Amino acid sequence: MFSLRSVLGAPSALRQLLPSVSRRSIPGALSLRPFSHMIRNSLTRLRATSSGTGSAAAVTVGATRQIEQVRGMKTRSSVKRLCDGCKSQNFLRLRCASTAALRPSGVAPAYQSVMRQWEQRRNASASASAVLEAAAASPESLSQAAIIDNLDPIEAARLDKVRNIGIAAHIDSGKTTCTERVLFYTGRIKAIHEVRGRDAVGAKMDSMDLEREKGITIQSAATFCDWVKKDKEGVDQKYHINLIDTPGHIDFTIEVERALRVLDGAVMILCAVSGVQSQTITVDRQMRRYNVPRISFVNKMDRMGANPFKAIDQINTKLKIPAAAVQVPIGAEDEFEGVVDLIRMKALYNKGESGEEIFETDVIPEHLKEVCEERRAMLIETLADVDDEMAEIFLDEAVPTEDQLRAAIRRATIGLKFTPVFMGSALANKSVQPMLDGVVDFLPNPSEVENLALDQKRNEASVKLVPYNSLPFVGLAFKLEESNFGQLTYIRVYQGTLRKGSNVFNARNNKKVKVPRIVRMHSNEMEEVSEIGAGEICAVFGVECASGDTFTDGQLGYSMSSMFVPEPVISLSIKPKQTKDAANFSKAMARFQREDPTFRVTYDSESEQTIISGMGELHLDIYVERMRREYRVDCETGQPQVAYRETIGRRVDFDHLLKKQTGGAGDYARVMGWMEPTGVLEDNKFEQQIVGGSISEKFLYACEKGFNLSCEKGPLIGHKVLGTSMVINDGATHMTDSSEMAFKNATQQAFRKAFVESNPAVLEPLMKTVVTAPSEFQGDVIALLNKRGATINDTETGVDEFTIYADCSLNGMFGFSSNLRAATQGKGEYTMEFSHYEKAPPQVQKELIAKYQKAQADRNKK
Ligand SMILES: Nc1nc2c(ncn2[C@@H]2O[C@H](COP(=O)(O)OP(=O)(O)OP(=O)(O)O)[C@@H](O)[C@H]2O)c(=O)[nH]1
Repeated sequence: MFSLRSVLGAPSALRQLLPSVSRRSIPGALSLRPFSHMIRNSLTRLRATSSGTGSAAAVTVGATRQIEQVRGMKTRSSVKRLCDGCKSQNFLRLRCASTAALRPSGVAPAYQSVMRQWEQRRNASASASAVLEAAAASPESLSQAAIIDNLDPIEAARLDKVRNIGIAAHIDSGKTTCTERVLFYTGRIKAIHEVRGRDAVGAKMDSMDLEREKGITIQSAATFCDWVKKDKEGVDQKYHINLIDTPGHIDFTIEVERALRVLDGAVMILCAVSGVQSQTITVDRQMRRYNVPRISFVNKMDRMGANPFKAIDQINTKLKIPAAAVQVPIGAEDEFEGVVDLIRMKALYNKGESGEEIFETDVIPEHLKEVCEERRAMLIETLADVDDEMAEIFLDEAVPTEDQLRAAIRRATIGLKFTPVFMGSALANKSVQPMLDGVVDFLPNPSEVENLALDQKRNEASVKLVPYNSLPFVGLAFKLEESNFGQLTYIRVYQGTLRKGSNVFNARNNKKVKVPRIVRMHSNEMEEVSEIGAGEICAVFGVECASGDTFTDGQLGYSMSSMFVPEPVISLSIKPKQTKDAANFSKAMARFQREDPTFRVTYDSESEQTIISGMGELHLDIYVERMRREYRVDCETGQPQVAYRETIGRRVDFDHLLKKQTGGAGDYARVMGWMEPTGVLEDNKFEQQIVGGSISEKFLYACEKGFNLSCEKGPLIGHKVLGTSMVINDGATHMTDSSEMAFKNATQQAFRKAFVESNPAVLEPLMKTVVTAPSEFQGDVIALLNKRGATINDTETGVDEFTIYADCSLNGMFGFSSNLRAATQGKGEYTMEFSHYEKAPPQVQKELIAKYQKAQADRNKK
């Protein structure tokens, strides 16, 4: 045979490279296509030759021509530019390797130079750490970053054994069932109880009566446990896991939001039959928002139609995060027995009444050997795409060792580039322990996650928090709960130690508070402790604060960003049936509002009604029910109302003069400028462009206040205004009659006039709706959605289920749950999530405006 190496460089690397190069899209603007095309051509010739067709000479000539072509197309500097522009070091290597293979003389130097740069950068960071290490003694200095790179060995050993994780997933995927097993296998609970089980006890983490009755999680619940895992030398290592089980229903999404804000990693559970579902997509978005690394667990492997590989494909395609199985199931559905661990190539089975023991064997069932080899190869290939070291092993055609594989999975998972997929059945007590091993092996410890705070004393400069017990304390209050002993505040300690009896400072108002009691939560039970170290989660009593407040030792001026709070989309009027309950009613309202930032209470002075707003019908229903159970207040509620919005139609200039002279001091304010749409139906914008001081700063501030007040209650139907901007660029002031009040009022009047003139519109919330039901009901469900004016975007048909993705106006969806239940014999499910605001149909707008005007007129008459 001719020497291909002499012509093409490293053919083995190329052969390996080809499938992935042609298949994958490259991050950023860069595409590998031009290279892959040429490589593919060369390889086609190579294959043709090795199978006997064509001749070595032809290949040599052809390949040489290819090389010439590439040489003509790309100069060394342009290849280098491409390399520099590429975000992923791995892709860069792949690209350089492929290019170098084709053009050893021309591009290899570019490759080498880029690799040199990487080396330099790595060395630079190492030496920076060494320099900064010296500053570790002074924690407030910029040594924070250095400390992170050079963890003190004792702290490092402590943190290495801590994991803060959340369990998040679509409704009913088995989060609570799975957590129950975790608590049982770690010895936290003595027996397993099922969600809605026959023993009527209920799962540990669903502690609220309502949760147990309805079989759904409403509030996230925190717990902790210790998991013992053997290390490489066979020595038991104990890991401390703080765990938060979150609700699946979108109505309680704030619970997921705040849990993910403070956790270091997550287990994303999927149903083996349904795969990626609507809420999985929401949870994925939330995990991305807070950069939370995740492992995936495909649960319900015992269900008919279970297919973990379909779920993995969907993680790759729908969630667009590279995923690969680290296990292969042994049997499926009611014959599901256990899993093969692809890293160690061992079969794992659960033994014992509740699956408490794991039996491990090298004997992999014969019929699974091939699929295990295939899936292991896929795991390595997927990792090679996202991890440099694995890419090198892959390109060298070497077989990674267990340690190399495990290390690559860990790096890629923590780097948010990959999710390893485990599988099992929580209900059948199978394969939950290996998932726990995965938590320890692949999810980060607190020192491996970057947590930033803003230093108020240094112009809000970003500082990395260091999870050292010895450093000054920084913690974030992420959840509040009313308990029999007063307010319970959940705190994630990011730095330093929180001690019982110590004083901490609230960064929002600089108030000093004493911490009288610290507890570790175990669902609704607590365990008193005297201190909590950095990187841990606890709850404290007697610390009055709001959700999202940062606490420090008082020396540091740090504050941390809070979590994302979605706007409520639905409201209803509410009042206690009996006036004697008014005091309890107010107490409950105040408490619920403090605990849940997505639950809002307002008083409408015009209708003299209390209005509660939230994320959906279920959300508000639960609070009405809790009021009855926990406060013994029966309430009357009005029809649910949509949270409409109003927006300006076009640009309108204004020149408004407010002038009143009624004896004594008068009112005088003149404002000039224009109002126009901001372009996006989101926040409003106020701007002043005064030159020459025709309106003073003080009065401009009053103008802004007037603008904000106007945006709170739009002129069309009294709902909030969105996407509207106001610019004031001139005006006039009177020596004695001008006042802040006059300018505020003048701005409100100008706003009203210009807004009404602009051909404004009423906006309604559009909801992303996903309906799933057995296939035989597909026609009925489509008819139901059409009747409600939904726009159907996509339909997926599974083995015996279908899923419809639609956009619906919230207004058209009231009462949909009972219609769906009736149309599908109770087997249909749907989820609805706010998507965006859109103009309501003209007829709806007209009706709403007429209704509002009539109510106003009636009130005026009165
Ligand atoms: N067949 C089967 N059913 C399961 C499995 N795990 C959970 N379930 C059932 O699925 C239902 C929902 O389980 P949960 O644990 O409440 O699910 P969840 O995700 O916590 O539910 P929400 O928090 O309300 O979203 C219950 O009826 C469980 O018994 C499993 O592995 N196999």
